[in-house]
Amino acid sequence: MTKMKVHEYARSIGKTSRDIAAELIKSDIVIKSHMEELDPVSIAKLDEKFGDLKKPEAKATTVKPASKPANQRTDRPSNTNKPTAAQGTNRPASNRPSGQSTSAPKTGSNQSPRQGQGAGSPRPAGGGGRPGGGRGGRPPARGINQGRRRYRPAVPVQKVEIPLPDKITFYESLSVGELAKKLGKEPSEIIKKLFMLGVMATINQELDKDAIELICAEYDVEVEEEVRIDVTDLEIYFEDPEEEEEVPGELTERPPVVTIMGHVDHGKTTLLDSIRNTKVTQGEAGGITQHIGAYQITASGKKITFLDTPGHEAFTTMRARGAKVTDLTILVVAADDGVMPQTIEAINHAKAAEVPIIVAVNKMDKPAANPDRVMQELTEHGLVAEDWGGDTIFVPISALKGEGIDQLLEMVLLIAEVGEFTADPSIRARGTVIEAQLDKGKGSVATLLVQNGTLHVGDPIVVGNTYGRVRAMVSDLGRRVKEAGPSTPVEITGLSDVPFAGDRFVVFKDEKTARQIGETRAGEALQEQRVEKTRVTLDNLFDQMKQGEMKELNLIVKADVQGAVEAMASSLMKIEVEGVNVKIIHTGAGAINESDISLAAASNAIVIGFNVRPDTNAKRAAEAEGVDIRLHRVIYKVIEEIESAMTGLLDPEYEEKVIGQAEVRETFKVSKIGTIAGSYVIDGKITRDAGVRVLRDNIVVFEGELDTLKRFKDDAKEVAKGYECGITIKKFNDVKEGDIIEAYVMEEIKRV
Ligand SMILES: Nc1nc2c(ncn2[C@@H]2O[C@H](COP(=O)(O)OP(=O)(O)OP(=O)(O)O)[C@@H](O)[C@H]2O)c(=O)[nH]1
Repeated sequence: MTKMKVHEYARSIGKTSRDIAAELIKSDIVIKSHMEELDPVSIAKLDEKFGDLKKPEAKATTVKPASKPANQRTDRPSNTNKPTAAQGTNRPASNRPSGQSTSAPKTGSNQSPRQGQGAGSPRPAGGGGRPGGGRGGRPPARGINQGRRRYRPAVPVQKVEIPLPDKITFYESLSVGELAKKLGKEPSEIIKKLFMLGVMATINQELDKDAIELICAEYDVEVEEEVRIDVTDLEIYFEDPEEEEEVPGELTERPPVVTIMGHVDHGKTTLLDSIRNTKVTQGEAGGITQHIGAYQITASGKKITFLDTPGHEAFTTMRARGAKVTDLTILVVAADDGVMPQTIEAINHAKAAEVPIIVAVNKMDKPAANPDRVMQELTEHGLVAEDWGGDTIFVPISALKGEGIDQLLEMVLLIAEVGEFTADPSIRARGTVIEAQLDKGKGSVATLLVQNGTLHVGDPIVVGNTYGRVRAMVSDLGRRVKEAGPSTPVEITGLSDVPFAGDRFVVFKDEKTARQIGETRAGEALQEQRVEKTRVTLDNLFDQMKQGEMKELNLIVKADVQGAVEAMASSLMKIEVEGVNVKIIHTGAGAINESDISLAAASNAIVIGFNVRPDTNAKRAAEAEGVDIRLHRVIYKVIEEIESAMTGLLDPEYEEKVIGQAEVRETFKVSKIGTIAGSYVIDGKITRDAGVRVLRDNIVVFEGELDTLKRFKDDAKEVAKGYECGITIKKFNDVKEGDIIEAYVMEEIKRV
């Protein structure tokens, strides 16, 4: 007969060891443990009782290695001293390569190799512990656990070390988890490092640049913040021509772009026409000149482009849009009239745009011409002639007679040479809108000045907030052209909408890109229209200064007489507020005109009028552009206002005003509400939104807010003198009979 242990017998009949023990005790056979080997007598006794329950397969289990006591296995070292079979088989299995484990007996022990295959998971599969545990109660369960522990070092968890990157990149920020991933580290490690650096972080917490850099420095990994470029910002294509994924070619000389400015009637138009008629027709015989806002001439074999948009307006409109188009300015001053207000305006416009000036002293044919006077007067505005030791070129001309034009153009070319104006004709075109309008027949018509690259018919183009394909191009001579190189003005059709003068244009590689960018820009422009422009006004000056948006306060000063202008300008210059400079960009005697406003808009300036008013056009322009105009009649008021705006005193100021007093005659304590002061209004009135002060023997014992104000049982907005009321005070219940409740409001002080 096969020897069997108590628990083995029990299992073979589907009973517990305890059942077996109970049965044996009936025959006075005492067993000490379920591990005890049953003797044949005991087995016979048990068979008598349970023999029917013995199933053939149950018996068969006795020959299975799994249920066979380990010490009977011939191919294994003796494990008799081991508490369980499971434990016994565990050890050899663990020493085998996992591949061989398939031949291992199917017992609880064969779970072990499988655990081992789960590399990286130090915990065994849950099933590994269960068979033994369920079968034999505590001891086997413990045995399996022990086996597991012993097993673990045999198949070490393979922790793959990911090599640190040399460099990581990020955009704006990274979460702890994302940073860990980029570094190939566990998030917990990053969290620990952050903690050591004094930052408490969770895995999803966003880290700013500093934190990312700190952590990466710990690992000696380089960090680079990605700069994402807004492709819809046309300006970027001007800063870096390669932005459009283009291979740049060679930079070649391009014609200078010139603007003519000056006082009314000093001869701007005559000069422009004179240059054009003499020079254009010479080179381009048969060309019918047409005004497209700009034209090109040839002088001494070199081209010069002139913008003939009238006056200073075009100049400032473009500047206001951030477009720098002009390379140099010809300042026309009539020799018989001298420096006039618009001459000074023109100088200031050019200075603000940092564009060099050539002075054309015009009307030299007139008997009253006095060029020395012009030179003298201009010296006062910082333009000193070369003859007088300065560096400003003065050219005497007669626009009407065409005299001195050649010399003038020579000087333009000279400055161009010094300025080294270059461009790359091989790249896609980009430039600025000079003029644009809607034509009944042609649709949107725009004069573009190509500033870099070459524009071709058929090019997909974004112009300001509109886009399209260049359908047709016409030169300043009215001729159809197929292409236009740097500094060339050209009129185009084919845009979906009419752009504005000063808008930028850029040609893109395909129509799809142009459309996408154009549509995005149009959408954004619409959005922007809704958001008011933030120009400098005295009211927001301090805020802007605080935000570091301004370092300079630009002012335009206009007064009734020149003396007042000077007095005011010098007083304003003396204002000293830390971190801000007062910069007077233009002064003049006379009414505030549209030109003042456009200069203010372009330079983000405030216009100060002393004893003068803006004319109708200026008023309209100021409203449209959001330019702040300050009008005064007393100088010190002007100074005071600017000074206080700069130091932030224009923030609204408040003043306390006592509106009434009530005497507490009785108090009632009401639970949940607190103390109600039954009061009598002895002066003024008490209002519900008032601030209150509780006075006891004229000493303030509390200051705060009124909570409820009641007339009998009803809420009251205010209670006037001579009436009784119930008052509760927020966060104050210690009100006593005889106290005086004083009500006050804060009133904004009106500035005068
Ligand atoms: N004698 C003489 N007259 C000139 C000369 N240049 C211009 N004029 C005259 O001066 C007047 C004004 O000339 P414009 O060219 O219209 O002056 P402008 O500066 O363009 O004037 P606005 O367009 O009103 O700003 C005209 O009658 C011209 O004929 C010149 O060199 N000599």
